[in-house]
Order: sequence, then C-alpha cells, then structure tokens
Amino acid sequence: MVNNAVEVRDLVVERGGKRVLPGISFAIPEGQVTGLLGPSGCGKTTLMRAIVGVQKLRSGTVEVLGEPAGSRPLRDRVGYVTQEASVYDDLSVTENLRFFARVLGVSDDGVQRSIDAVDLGANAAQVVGNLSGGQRSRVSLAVALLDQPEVLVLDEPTVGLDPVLRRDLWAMFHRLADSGVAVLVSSHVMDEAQRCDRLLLMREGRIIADDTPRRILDAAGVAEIEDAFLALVESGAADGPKEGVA
Ligand SMILES: Nc1ncnc2c1ncn2[C@@H]1O[C@H](COP(=O)(O)OP(=O)(O)OP(=O)(O)O)[C@@H](O)[C@H]1O
Repeated sequence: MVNNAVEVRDLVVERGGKRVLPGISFAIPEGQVTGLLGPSGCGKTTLMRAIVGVQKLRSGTVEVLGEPAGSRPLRDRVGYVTQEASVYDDLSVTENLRFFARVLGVSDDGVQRSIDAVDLGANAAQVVGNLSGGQRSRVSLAVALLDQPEVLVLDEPTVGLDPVLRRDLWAMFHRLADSGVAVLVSSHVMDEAQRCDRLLLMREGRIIADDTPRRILDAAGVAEIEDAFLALVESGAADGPKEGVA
C-alpha cells in the first residue's frame, strides 16, 4: 500500500487580497515523483509554501508525514528548494555545504554525498558567485539533501538547465523516490510531465487532474500532456474544485 506523505484538505489561501487557492484537496504519495504542473501564476509556489509551512492559510488543513505543515517535528524531515538560490555567493560550494551541515548538525560525510548527488564534484572548490544559474540552484538542492529529508519540495529545479543535466537531475529525483522520499517537483514546462510518476495539473489555483501521466493521457485520448491540459480546460474540468483526496 502506498502511504501519503502529504494530505491537503479544502485549502484556501489568499495573497494580497486575492484568493489564490480557492479550496483544494489532494494527496502526495511517498516513494514517488509527483509533478506539479501548470502555467505561470497558477499558484504552484503558493501551494508548495503551504506544504512546507511558510504560507498563511485562510482555511483548510495541510498535513505532512502526519503532522501539521511547518510544525517542529518536521523541521529536518522536509526539504524545500525555492526558485531563488539561497546560498552564500562568497563561499565555495564545499564551504557552503559545510556551513549548512554545521547548522543542521550533519557530518562531513553528508557534505560529500550531497555534492556528488547533484553532480557538482568538479565545481566543489569554486566560489558560488562565479557559478552559472543552474549550478547555483544545484548548490541549494545539495543543501536541501544534507539532512536526507523524507519529503523534498522543489520549485522549478530544472529551469535553465541543459538537457543532459535535466535528465541527470530527474534520474536523481527517481533514485530518491526509490529510497522512499516523496518528491514534489513543480514546472511550467509540460514536457517534463512524462518524467513524473504522478501529476497534479493545476490551473488558476485549482487541481484539474491528479493521476499518472498515462491515465491522464488515456482519459483525454491524446498523446501529449499539453493537449490533455487543453482538453481538460475545454471540458470544464478546470471550472470547479476537484473533490476528494487521492
Ligand atoms: N507576495 C504576494 N502577494 C500578493 N500576491 C502574490 C504574492 N505572491 C504571489 N502572488 C499571486 O499569487 C498567484 C499565484 O502565484 P504563485 O507564485 O503561487 O504562482 P506560480 O504558479 O508558482 O507561478 P510561476 O510558475 O511563475 O512561479 C499569482 O496571481 C501571483 O500574482
């Protein structure tokens, strides 16, 4: 049986006076890579913020590993990588990792393991300020991996990466999932959909599909997720809240 790492019920979030999430419910299983896909501005980041517990909720509940999102017992069990690299530009890759390892109480073995996991071994001694955008975001990812989280939330981790690196990162997400981690990856690029075990398709704050890529394609009778998305929008699936927790 697949256990759910995250359960969201009737979640309503308002930002700047606007209802960004109008009341959504869904679950994210452990041991799988779940893709959160939808156009820019549809609410992906807001939803991820709610899952990691840094977003004020208007109503509804978000449970992670059986605990309220953001609660103390989850501190070292949930990893979050934002779109902005949150590392020190004037330190090298290794120095950054050592710094955060000390803060988190992780041994130096963890530093090397994290650097290897994101394939930055060749850049380990380089100052982060001199790295490319994609390399910098991989340093943030390495930091998030330090304490071996059970839930890993990644906001558009593959933006701007070349195809080889993208492929390698997706392979790493699947390795983590195979070890039991619930990996949630957002993207506004629909062609990343096929790399996910499950998909949450999102539009204007609502989840319009929650299933495997195969079943979403079959249900719409199309070959591409982008076409399935369009078919769901045209069929009106995007107009009302989707009921139930998968
Ligand atoms: N700090 C904020 N104050 C007010 N409104 C906000 C704030 N941050 C985001 N919003 C609004 O909330 C909505 C959802 O934004 P969000 O960043 O969650 O979307 P997204 O799907 O992650 O977009 P992207 O793919 O471009 O990152 C947008 O309409 C946005 O304008």
